[in-house]
Amino acid sequence: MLSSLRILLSATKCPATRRCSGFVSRMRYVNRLKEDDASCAAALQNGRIFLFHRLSPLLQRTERGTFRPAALISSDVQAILERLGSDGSLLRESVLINCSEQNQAQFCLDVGELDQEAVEEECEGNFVDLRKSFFLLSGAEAPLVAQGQALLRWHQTSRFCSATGQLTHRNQAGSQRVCSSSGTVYYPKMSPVVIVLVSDGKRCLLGRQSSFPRGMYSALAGFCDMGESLEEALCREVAEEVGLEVQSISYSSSQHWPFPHSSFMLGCHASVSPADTQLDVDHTELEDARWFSLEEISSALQVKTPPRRGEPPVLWLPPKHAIANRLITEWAVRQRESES
Ligand SMILES: NC(=O)C1=CN([C@@H]2O[C@H](COP(=O)(O)OP(=O)(O)OC[C@H]3O[C@@H](n4cnc5c(N)ncnc54)[C@H](O)[C@@H]3O)[C@@H](O)[C@H]2O)C=CC1
Ligand SMILES: [Mg+2]
Repeated sequence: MLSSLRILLSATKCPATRRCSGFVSRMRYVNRLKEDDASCAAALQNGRIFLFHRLSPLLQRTERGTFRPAALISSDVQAILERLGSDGSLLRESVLINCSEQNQAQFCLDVGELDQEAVEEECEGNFVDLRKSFFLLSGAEAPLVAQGQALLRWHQTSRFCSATGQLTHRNQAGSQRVCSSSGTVYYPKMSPVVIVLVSDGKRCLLGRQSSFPRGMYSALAGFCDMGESLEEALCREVAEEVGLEVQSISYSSSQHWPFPHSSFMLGCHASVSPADTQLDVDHTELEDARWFSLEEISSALQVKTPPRRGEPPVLWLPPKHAIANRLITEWAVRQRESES
């Protein structure tokens, strides 16, 4: 069946082509910081720090009433830590995220050992659960915070070597950990996940897990098994979850997703024959799966905030920065074009 699949690759813009100026030097700078502890320690002194408390990012409200992640100056963080009784070594546990367009190194730091309210007061912000943050932040900021949280989580859960049981030690950037006994090097891990928007040419297929917020539906997704290609994983997941065989696949885009423990989401569109759309939903995986018309999707894309308790249920979709939202939006645009 796979050999008859049509796989279409879409031309996706490389981040470098969006803003050419300085991209190469910034990427080389970040790479140097990962490899050279002394340079990274120096960059930390002049860097920006995104604070987390037990993996929840610190957000500040802007004058316009929107939210942004607090990007604090390193020396300010040091002063705050000292005022709150930390011995000062905590700052060195910061993990490198990236480099801003202003050429400032960006780090994340979890201050979970300090009193949450005291830090919030000092920083004039609030630590907000990451999932909630995703509904409050803009498209550019959410991935940065997600990346920071994923790196911090990896460090917090990788203190010991899985082969020797001995402690591992990180480099200054936090881009790797090394077993103190065997020297085995560990790098941050992601699990590949395929996410697919299936269409029958007129409607698209969305499903919901019982753990989703009320009324929320998303594209079908599933972890890739060891040894599987993206296409094989996609066909298997669609078959397992809704009992359909896909006919063609086209790649859309990818995304790092911090839940449940760092996934690498590979987003695709797929089609099924209009003559073969009868769903056989596996209810151990999905609470429900349904075909939605362009009209239903268009109005769901307009829903900006989830319905409150007591309000009638409406269809709503994952937040803007979720790749599921992108796939659904892409489908709606193409569908409108083909129907006009
Ligand atoms: N960014 C986005 O737009 C969206 C992201 N997602 C993410 O995709 C992920 C996968 O979707 P699901 O339907 O839950 O996957 P799934 O259909 O593969 O089912 C999850 C089950 O797969 C098993 N599994 C196999 N390998 C695993 C691994 N490496 N890590 C964890 N569990 C593994 C576990 O038994 C787990 O309960 C979700 O965790 C979710 O966070 C899902 C929808 C939208
Ligand atoms: Mg699934």
